[in-house]
Amino acid sequence: MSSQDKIYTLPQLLKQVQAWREQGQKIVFTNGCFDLLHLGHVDYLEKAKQLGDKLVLGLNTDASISRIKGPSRPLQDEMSRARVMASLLFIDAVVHFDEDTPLKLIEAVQPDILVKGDDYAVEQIVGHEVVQARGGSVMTVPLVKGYSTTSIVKKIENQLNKHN
Ligand SMILES: Nc1ncnc2c1ncn2[C@@H]1O[C@H](COP(=O)(O)OP(=O)(O)OP(=O)(O)O)[C@@H](O)[C@H]1O
Ligand SMILES: O=P(O)(O)O[C@@H]1O[C@H]([C@H](O)CO)[C@@H](O)[C@H](O)[C@@H]1O
Repeated sequence: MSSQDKIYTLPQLLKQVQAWREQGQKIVFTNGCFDLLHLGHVDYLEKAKQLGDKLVLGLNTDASISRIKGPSRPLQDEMSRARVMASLLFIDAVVHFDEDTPLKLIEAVQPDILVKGDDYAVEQIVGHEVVQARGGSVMTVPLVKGYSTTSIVKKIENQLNKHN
């Protein structure tokens, strides 16, 4: 399956999730901006996949990121970010969401497991009540210290300032 084939519209994703469910697969869901992919992302996503059978990634659109992280973000557009994330072996599906939060998406997908990095407490994770209400699990994965998109941007800015 090509990386492009793993990028779904919501109706396509819901059909795919239903098919996976009929095969008895456990659906893990996580979401994020994933502007610049780094080791922390890879580590937590790989661990998230191990919590179930299929990993579905909700990806913020560009407009969503600009609202929640400011007008200077994202650095990479939503189609680029989707292809990069879909190219990861342990990602089974990528779907965009345009709202400020993935609540509606999580209500539609009804995942068995909802995961975020532990920069979020479980009760802070949007959608935790939805997943818990149907008997699902909401979990966090420890951060890999020292990695964030923001810190990468800062490093680049510092390097450029040093040499200008
Ligand atoms: N260092 C890290 N280790 C493990 N997981 C991480 C790390 N940084 C971010 N994550 C997780 O990756 C997901 C996407 O986060 P996000 O795209 O905001 O990354 P970020 O690097 O923190 O970006 P930014 O610096 O713009 O906030 C979130 O679930 C977050 O918990
Ligand atoms: O990449 P981020 O900033 O970790 O992703 C955000 O996560 C928020 C989180 O799910 C809140 O519990 C979400 O509301 C926001 O839309 C981003 O996806």
